[in-house]
Amino acid sequence: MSIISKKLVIAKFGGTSVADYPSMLNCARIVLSNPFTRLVVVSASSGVTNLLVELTQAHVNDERRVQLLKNIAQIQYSIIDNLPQSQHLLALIDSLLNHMSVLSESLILNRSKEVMDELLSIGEQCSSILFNEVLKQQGEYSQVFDARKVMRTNDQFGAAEPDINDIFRLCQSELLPSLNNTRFVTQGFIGANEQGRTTTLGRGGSDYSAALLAEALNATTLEIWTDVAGIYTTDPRLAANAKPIKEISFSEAAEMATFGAKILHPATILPAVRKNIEVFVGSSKQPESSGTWIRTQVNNAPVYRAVAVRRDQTLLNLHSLKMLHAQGFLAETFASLARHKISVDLITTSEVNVALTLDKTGSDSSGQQLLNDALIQELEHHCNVKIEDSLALVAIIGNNIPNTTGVCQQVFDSLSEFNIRMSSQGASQHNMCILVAEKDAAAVVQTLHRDLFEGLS
Ligand SMILES: Nc1ncnc2c1ncn2[C@@H]1O[C@H](COP(=O)(O)OP(=O)(O)O)[C@@H](O)[C@H]1O
Ligand SMILES: N[C@@H](CC(=O)OP(=O)(O)O)C(=O)O
Repeated sequence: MSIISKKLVIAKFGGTSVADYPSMLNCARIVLSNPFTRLVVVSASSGVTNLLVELTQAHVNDERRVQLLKNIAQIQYSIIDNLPQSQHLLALIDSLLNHMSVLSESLILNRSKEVMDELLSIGEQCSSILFNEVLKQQGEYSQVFDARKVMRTNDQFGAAEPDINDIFRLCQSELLPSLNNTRFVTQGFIGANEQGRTTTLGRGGSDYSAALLAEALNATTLEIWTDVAGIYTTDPRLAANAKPIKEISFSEAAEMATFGAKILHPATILPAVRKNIEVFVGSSKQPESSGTWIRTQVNNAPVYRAVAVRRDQTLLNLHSLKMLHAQGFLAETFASLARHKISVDLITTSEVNVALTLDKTGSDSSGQQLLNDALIQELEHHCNVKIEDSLALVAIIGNNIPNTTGVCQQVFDSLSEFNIRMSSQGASQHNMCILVAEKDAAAVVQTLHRDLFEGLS
């Protein structure tokens, strides 16, 4: 019986896990310790995508451009320094770095989104080659697999949408048959359109890539290896007393990701749900610490599971007297937002006002602003528009929230010292959201965490 017909594990290593040679070595040990791990998905080494994004930006002058190219090259060479001397490897990386330089130069004349994606893909291309070399150094006969052969997307450069049917078909024909004999290392975050042009799935998209591949290969388990030992009750960088969660449901994890828990890309859970693939989140630095399992069914479903925060939120306040006892105002507003590919997050309404926050989930890899002048002008045709920014969305995530007496009182009591600009609950069983000033975000999360989680066990 073939190994992959028994069990197939897809392991994704994030940027912090493949930041440098020692980190890559930890990851290699994790891969090699499990014979069922046949496909490894890597992000660019930590910091590289940020440097590449800066390289795509119009304001970057020549001096800074050269510095950025150098910094990116330095990260790759510091890993190569630890690998056996190989002209072939050097030539591969150098050719990618040269390509990066040519692309960055061409952006000066033509700010093409297609070229930007090609440039952004260099980070993952380099890290996959280097991580494969680390595996080979450990005695594994592994190979690099170009994700663009299977990760078919549409043409929306910067925030491309995957074509699930094509990805399934391509994975089944191009990748699955070889997994039995060879371990492959592939790139997260990048894909290609029908014409083979490189696309990217949006910032943080490697988790999503790994989940799509797990779905298309009918994997048993998806492992997300990162720099913390699983999903915590809140970002451990924000609250020192945050605790790792042993087991969490798909619905709760999806809410956490959607509402800013950076540990998972918001789209990661959907493919796993579609194929009921269990997801493990663990630390590549401490693989022995227990980590978090994300499953359909979990043993306990507490009212309070976690607190997440999404910063840099924009609130649109739309005012129109036409709204009074009228129909169609919201339809018109949502149609304008849809034309600009913006989805709405929170919404509250009154007689003549609608307040809404914008969902940045599908944001462009190039870091462009969601709200543009064209959209605002369009909205101003039918209402007055007021924009507030410097806000943060804090989400309390758990179970049965709208049907549990006392949740609102507990949350509002806990936050009595803060101004709550907007609140929303009732639509989902799994969350209650509040909008607060960005400057208060950390204190709000810490206060909620202290009052809802600490002291409980
Ligand atoms: N609830 C949470 N549990 C764990 N980590 C969280 C949570 N919310 C936010 N994070 C942050 O997510 C980070 C991991 O995500 P990221 O930096 O994207 O990792 P990677 O480089 O592996 O993709 C952690 O270092 C942590 O600060
Ligand atoms: N390298 C890409 C994709 C990604 O998912 O990275 P990470 O796994 O480090 O969040 C980014 O920085 O957006």
